[in-house]
Amino acid sequence: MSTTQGIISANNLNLHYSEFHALKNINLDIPEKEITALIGPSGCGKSTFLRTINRMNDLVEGVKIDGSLLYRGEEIYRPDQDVTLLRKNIGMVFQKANPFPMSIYDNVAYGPRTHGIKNKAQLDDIVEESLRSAAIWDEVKDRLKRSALGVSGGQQQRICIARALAVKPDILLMDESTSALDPISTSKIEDLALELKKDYTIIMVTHNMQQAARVADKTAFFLLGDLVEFDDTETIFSKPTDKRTEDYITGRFG
Ligand SMILES: Nc1ncnc2c1ncn2[C@@H]1O[C@H](COP(=O)(O)OP(=O)(O)OP(=O)(O)O)[C@@H](O)[C@H]1O
Repeated sequence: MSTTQGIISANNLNLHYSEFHALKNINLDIPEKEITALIGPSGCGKSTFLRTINRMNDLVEGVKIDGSLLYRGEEIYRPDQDVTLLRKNIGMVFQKANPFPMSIYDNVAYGPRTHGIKNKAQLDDIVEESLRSAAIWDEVKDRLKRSALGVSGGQQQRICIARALAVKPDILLMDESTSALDPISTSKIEDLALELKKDYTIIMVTHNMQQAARVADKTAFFLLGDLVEFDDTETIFSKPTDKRTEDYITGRFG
């Protein structure tokens, strides 16, 4: 495993939901411009970890975090952190596509407008570029003014990816972003993730081990709040070091 500091670096990171210890002394370095998959049985802390990265847990009552979590060497939880800027840099796509009830164009232009871009030509360019990057431009270019809710689930999810890309993030967090999709839409999003890693760092939670094996460069296996093993995906799936990882990937539990 590389010893260089990752774009995201957790050092003795702990998270409690009130008395419940959901993340236990997590140490890992996530490499830049690669895909990292977080796997493990239900309730092991994958989503909790993903959400600590862009401070989505801030709104949950009773959350206590200690230890260190760095984004490009800076503490994500430092008191003067600009959380809006952090979330611009670290975008997120959720399990269920959640386009806003507005046009496809306005969905994608939403973030840039919020960040002060008003110029129509500039917005047009951003919308086109983002939809192209999300591999959905050709399917929607003739209906940009129509509701984003009027397209298929797989298309909605790619619109949500375009919306996340429109503010030019550095990292894209994907929380089971294909679990509600059919195999063809899933495969489109997997291909898209492989394309996007040229420009972005992607961290994805997935229940689908084949998906992790297909797309991820690195895989982290969580169990009961512990990070059991983190390594090259190939190593995790072919010769894991820990017996618990082996049991999980061979389907003996979870
Ligand atoms: N808001 C919350 N308040 C209290 N406990 C929570 C909260 N969110 C999650 N937990 C608990 O923390 C643990 C980890 O949950 P988390 O959602 O991170 O797991 P996960 O590995 O992503 O699971 P799944 O694969 O089912 O989504 C679970 O035991 C869960 O019940």
